Amino acid sequence: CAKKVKLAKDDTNDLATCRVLLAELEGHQDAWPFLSPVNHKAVPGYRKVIKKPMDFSTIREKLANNRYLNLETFIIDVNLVFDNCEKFNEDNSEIGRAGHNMRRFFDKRWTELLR
Ligand SMILES: Cc1nnc(-c2cnn(C)c2N)n1CCCn1ccnc1
Repeated sequence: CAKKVKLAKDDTNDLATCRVLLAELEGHQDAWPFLSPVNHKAVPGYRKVIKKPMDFSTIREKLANNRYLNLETFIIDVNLVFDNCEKFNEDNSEIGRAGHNMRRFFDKRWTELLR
């Protein structure tokens, strides 16, 4: 029978792609709620409700310290930012809308860059 060969994905440019995507997220006009960690001391309930906080500055730190195995683990953290936002904020709120806008922008950009 024919030998099954797994097609390896070319991950050579993944790190550069993550840097481009992160810079575009940080530069988006609706990025303001996500630029730094939520101050859980100032936001009642946040620490209890959101088990895995994440924000763009933490992602930048992890990227700089080579903490992402591959593009997939980077995308998981970006989506965690938006999932946390949806969990803690009404859709029809300033921060809730910013989260939806940012997720839509991210989904569009990484599919453009990778397809
Ligand atoms: C992200 C994120 N998700 N929820 C919040 C938040 C912070 N305070 N309150 C009442 C929320 N629902 N955030 C952080 C938003 C950070 N921020 C707020 C104003 N400027 C930045």
